[in-house]
Amino acid sequence: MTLGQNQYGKAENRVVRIVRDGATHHIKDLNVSVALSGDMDEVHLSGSNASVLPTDTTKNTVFAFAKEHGVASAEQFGIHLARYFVTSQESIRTARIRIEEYAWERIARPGEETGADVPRHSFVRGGQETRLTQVTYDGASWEVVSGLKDLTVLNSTDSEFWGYVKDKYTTLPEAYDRILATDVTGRWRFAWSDDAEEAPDWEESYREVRAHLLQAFAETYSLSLQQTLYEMGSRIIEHRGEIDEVRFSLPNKHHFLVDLAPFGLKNDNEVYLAADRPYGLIEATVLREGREARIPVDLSNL
Ligand SMILES: O=c1[nH]c(=O)c2[nH]c(=O)[nH]c2[nH]1
Repeated sequence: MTLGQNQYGKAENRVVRIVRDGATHHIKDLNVSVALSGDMDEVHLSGSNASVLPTDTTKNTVFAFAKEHGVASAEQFGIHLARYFVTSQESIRTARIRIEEYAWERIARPGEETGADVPRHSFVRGGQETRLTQVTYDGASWEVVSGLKDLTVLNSTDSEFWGYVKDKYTTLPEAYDRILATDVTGRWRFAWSDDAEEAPDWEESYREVRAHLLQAFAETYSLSLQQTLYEMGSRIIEHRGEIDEVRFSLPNKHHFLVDLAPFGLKNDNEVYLAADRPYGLIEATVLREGREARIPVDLSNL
């Protein structure tokens, strides 16, 4: 019997690096997988770990490098890491670093085009969201509920969370400057229900609703995701007369500051672990005064 090809390492390290240049922030969002191979016969055959750099250490190295070397490009970052593992450890002969990079575009803020010093810390994930609609007709009246899912947005500042209930199980530290990120799932119900009335311009409506929810996300100084959600919904109701009801389901995509102190590094709100689960899930309806709520509570039932 012989041992064949083998490799090991930490997969899918979700590292987010923020560079703060005054009011203009820059973001790099990577999914980094490390696979190392070399003199690893003993750990497989006799159980001796003497040649094994722990996968946990490879994870720490990814986060520490994001701070120490920055992330100029995924390629440069991968080259740094691969060279480090191969040259620093005698037992490691080959390092394969796979990186996925997620694109973020800025959410434009009014005044930006004039060169004014407006905040530039709000981003929408590149790649299109999915647009949705449901049309119901009973021969007399119409119900049109449209919406979207998977519109990912992030603010790299202007978000706090504190002053909440604390019981014996509460460990969450209060946050005075955190990342706020979510995948927007939303539905909005049109007031139009009668062929006798002129129907809305559906294309323009979608564009405008999307723009309003993005602006509200970007401009709200947030004390909770609940507050941001209400601002997004109420801005749509306020500006779009064709819509009576909006419901959002917003996962709170937690970004935890990584403790780099064990490596002698200061993490001044720069390097984050983007956790995928569990996540907070914040859901609410915003309704025009005097109208009835008809969008189902559970949007997956729509
Ligand atoms: O915006 C938030 N709302 C919450 O209800 C909550 N709960 C929590 O642990 N973190 C957060 N953040």
